[in-house]
Amino acid sequence: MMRIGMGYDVHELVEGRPLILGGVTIPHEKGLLGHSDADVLLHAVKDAILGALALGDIGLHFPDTDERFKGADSVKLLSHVWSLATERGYTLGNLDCVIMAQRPKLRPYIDEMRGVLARELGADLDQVNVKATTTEKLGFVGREEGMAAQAVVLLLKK
Ligand SMILES: Nc1ccn([C@@H]2O[C@H](COP(=O)(O)O)[C@@H](O)[C@H]2O)c(=O)n1
Ligand SMILES: C[C@@]1(CO)OP(=O)(O)OP(=O)(O)OC[C@H]1O
Repeated sequence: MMRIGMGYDVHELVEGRPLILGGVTIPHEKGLLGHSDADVLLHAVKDAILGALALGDIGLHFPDTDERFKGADSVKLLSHVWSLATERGYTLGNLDCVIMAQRPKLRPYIDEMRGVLARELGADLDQVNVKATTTEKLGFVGREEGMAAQAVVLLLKK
């Protein structure tokens, strides 16, 4: 059995916050704003997994009105979401993602993000791909007002 899911998320970029993407802290003069650590990539990945499982979305599982999730580490939330997949007998087929960010250059950090994702999803590196794109200075991403991420996941069950 195969199940496919997609996820999309956006967070605002502000001064005075760390920039955390895919569980990796990246030096930059701004960071993403959110109730949690605002890791836009991991949020998109979690929504893709929940989508594949037909279990709603992260707002349903981790409400942004709940004090328990204030400053929450998105890696820990991913671990919980992945347990919902494994307890239903699923393993990862593959995961593909794209981060939309005008700056900074993310290429130097991409393999570390893949490593975090592969570790958390019990998968090999070649099952996980992370891409980055600018939006050619167009729109909210291009104006560096925010970042977005999209993810597609394939889950497998024997
Ligand atoms: N924040 C980013 C954005 C892009 N990259 C890399 O640069 C390549 C070209 O980007 P375009 O938006 O001009 O297509 C892209 O394929 C990424 O490899 C990046 O590292 N960080
Ligand atoms: C995980 C949560 C928890 O507050 O993170 P936020 O930083 O609020 O991010 P958002 O993507 O707006 O909504 C998901 C929330 O459930």
